[in-house]
Amino acid sequence: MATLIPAISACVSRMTSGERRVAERLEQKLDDDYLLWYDVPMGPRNTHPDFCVLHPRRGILVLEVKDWKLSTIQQADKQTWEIIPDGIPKTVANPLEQARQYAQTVVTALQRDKQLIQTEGAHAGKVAFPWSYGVVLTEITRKQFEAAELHHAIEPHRVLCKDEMLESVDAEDLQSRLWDMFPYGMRGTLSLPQIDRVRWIMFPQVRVQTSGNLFDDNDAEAELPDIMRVMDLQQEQLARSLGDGHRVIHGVAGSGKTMILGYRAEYLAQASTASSKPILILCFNEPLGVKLRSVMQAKGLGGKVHVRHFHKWCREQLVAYGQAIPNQGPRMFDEMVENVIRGVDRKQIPSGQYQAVMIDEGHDFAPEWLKLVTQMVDPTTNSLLVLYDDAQSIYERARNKQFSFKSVGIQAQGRTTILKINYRNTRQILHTASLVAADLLTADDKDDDGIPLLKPVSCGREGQEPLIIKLPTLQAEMEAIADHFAAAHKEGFAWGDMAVLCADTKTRDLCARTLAQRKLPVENRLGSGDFDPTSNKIKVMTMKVSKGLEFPVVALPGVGHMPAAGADEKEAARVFYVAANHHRLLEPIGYIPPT
Ligand SMILES: Nc1ncnc2c1ncn2[C@@H]1O[C@H](COP(=O)(O)OP(=O)(O)OP(=O)(O)O)[C@@H](O)[C@H]1O
Repeated sequence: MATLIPAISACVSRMTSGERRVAERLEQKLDDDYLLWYDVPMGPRNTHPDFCVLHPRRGILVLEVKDWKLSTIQQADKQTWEIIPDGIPKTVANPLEQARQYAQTVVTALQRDKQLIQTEGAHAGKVAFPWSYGVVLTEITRKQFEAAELHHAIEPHRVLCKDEMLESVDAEDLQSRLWDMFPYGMRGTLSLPQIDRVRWIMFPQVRVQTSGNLFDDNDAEAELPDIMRVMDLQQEQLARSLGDGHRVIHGVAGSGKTMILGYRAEYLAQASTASSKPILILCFNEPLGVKLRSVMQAKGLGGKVHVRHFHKWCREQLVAYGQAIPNQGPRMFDEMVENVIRGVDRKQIPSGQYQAVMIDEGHDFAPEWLKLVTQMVDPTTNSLLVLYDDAQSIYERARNKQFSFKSVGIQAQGRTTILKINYRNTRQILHTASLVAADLLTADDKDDDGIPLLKPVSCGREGQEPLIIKLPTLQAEMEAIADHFAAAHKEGFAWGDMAVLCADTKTRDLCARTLAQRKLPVENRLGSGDFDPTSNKIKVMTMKVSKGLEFPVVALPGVGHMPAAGADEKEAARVFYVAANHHRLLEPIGYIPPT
């Protein structure tokens, strides 16, 4: 069975009946190693061919599907067709020509990649694998096609007719019909890295953007990046298949949850009209909210996509709907939430305010918070996306025995996707983080929704071993961090790429002071509003608030002191795991007290 992207359940509602039959047939009758895309933006011009088929030993095929009956077609030649789809005559491009142009545009883009072209011989400079295009006539049989002499307009081998795509058709016959559309067969096989490059070029939406690889498809002179990172197929299928209704993504740290959330928010924002309700992204940690907001603003989506950390959102709701704002004090945040819940119950704060609500790091949300925000989704879309990762559940708010997604109104059963591959970290960093948090991650338990606790699988990227330095005092650790960061800066890292994540506020403040004394640019995150993801300064913050962020160079001081006297060992291990797992290049500089 081929992989269809998006999943058929997510796109069937926008398919014509003929397209649905084609999708079902191709999905059923092609083997597992076929990839199929239905109506996704393709190539530098974002064209939308009906189907694109990719097979590592066959090549690429673009298909246009037409549900026209023979009586609909009045006249047909190689360039244009005259049709009467609903009583009104219309001139349209020959569908084969349409498919050819879609394919040609993509192939021209693929040809720019030196790793995808032939390097010698008569075809040097051309793509190194076959490609083709064809038409599926879902309402015209081969007999009708021949009798009407449509072969003057379309070469017969480039057409799949109604009777050749019946459910009863033999899989091999269907496959050979498709491959007869190719001018020549393939020698060799497309490798996995080549397929990733093809997907990167063909589908700009699946690119995993890093600051170094922003690429302008419309600049003919722009150099293609050496490393092309793309969503894996599971991520792509998930991202493209998210529709209305409730969806839950349970993924290990660094498995692309936030990336998929960004994709979805962008997709919805682009599809929304001036009268659409806004989209809400919520998270718990304030710095993550700031970071996500700056990403949305950079994409020009700030007006349509509202990003807030939960308590900020609560406060705004109270202000907007004239509800009591609690005074400063130890219960201020709890009271804020209680007041919003009460306001919604009394209908003083309206429910259904957003066309979609997305919750990042959902494990940090208390059950009553989840219940509250679930009510904020417009019932006509019911579009709720919850992302979570159990192992990071620092606050243990939502993990008591009574909790299940169902109990807070979230339909997770049958709507949960599990992502296991950690892409953020090198194998070495993941290994170190996992050693510390070993007993957290060995649990085979399932939670109350039947969802297993997950152990991350490395994406296999190699890097240097994390540097573990033992020093006699915390002050000596700070000096060592300053030395390392100064050296990293000389190597080309920006100050804003570096972070020091501390177990407690005392260590954080000592660190900020020492780095400032050493005249390094530093930003100490004392509280809300202090974190600026765009500033070119070393970020110093506690491990807890670093959740969801990532930096290329990270130091973790005072690790030898964890857990602090009287603190819970398991919680300390979790916090360390979060801190260690959020960064590409980990440099834990641990202090082991002298014995
Ligand atoms: N398929 C992929 N190939 C390469 N890099 C990827 C891929 N998927 C995700 N990444 C990268 O991995 C990093 C982690 O992704 P992301 O922040 O979306 O994960 P997450 O699941 O939200 O993590 P966390 O729960 O720890 O916040 C990002 O830098 C992202 O660009």
